[in-house]
Amino acid sequence: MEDTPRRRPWSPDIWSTGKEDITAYLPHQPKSLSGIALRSFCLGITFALGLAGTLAVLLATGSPLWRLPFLLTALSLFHFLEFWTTAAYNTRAAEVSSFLLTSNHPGWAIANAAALLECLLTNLLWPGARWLPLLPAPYWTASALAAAALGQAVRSVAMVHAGRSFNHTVQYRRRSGHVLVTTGVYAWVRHPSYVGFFWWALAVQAVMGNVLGFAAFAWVLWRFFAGRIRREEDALVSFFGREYDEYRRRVPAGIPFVR
Ligand SMILES: C[S@@+](CC[C@H](N)C(=O)[O-])C[C@H]1O[C@@H](n2cnc3c(N)ncnc32)[C@H](O)[C@@H]1O
Repeated sequence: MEDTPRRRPWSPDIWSTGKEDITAYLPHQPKSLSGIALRSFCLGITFALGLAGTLAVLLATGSPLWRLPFLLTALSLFHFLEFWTTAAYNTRAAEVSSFLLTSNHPGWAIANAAALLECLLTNLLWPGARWLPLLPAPYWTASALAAAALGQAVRSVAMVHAGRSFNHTVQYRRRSGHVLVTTGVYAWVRHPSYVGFFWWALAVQAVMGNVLGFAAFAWVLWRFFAGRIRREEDALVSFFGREYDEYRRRVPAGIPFVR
């Protein structure tokens, strides 16, 4: 019988050997399981209420204000998937902060509250106004919804493909088991999880019809990712040397105007 754990590409981390289970990590890495359960429960409720609210407002009244519960649906799904993909594909790293709820910059909560307010005010003050009159409104909204779904999918698939090499905080010291990932979505762009997040956030603002939100998210996220990629890649070069340099020459970053 083979005793060495064999990891199938992109198989869930916890099932990779059939012998691992999360309790094995508990003595080494204290995790607040109750905190994780509570957040999952709250996100599940928010998702269900958001989805029900979106459909109820849309189908029962046809009011454009369905976008307010929609934002809660999109956000709760995003934060749940951040934890779930970490738990399934990088089990050791999964902890309360993996939800990115409180560890995120407070600017995230403020920006989303501002997005809700902008959507509410513009729809109350200028009902029926469209900020990009090139496409009929339903096509515009449907395209933005599809872009948001695609952005979310790219983000989550990137976390799956990076597996144990993915970490929510940029690593400046190489951990054992951190390997360079250049396959899957990492063969298309060097920073697929940032690309997915960037376009997901902008597409959500487009669904909301928020002009200010779209411009502000585009500017702030672009600056954030441009700076982060620079620091992250300096560290990756120090970890992987020529291998990373060659990968960088071959594959685009993926964020507009970042080389
Ligand atoms: C939040 S993840 C983001 C990964 C990547 N920038 C992306 O957008 O998909 C950050 C961690 O991923 C690691 N990382 C980034 N690119 C990597 C790659 N191609 N292979 C292995 N690790 C990588 C970095 O060392 C960092 O600690």
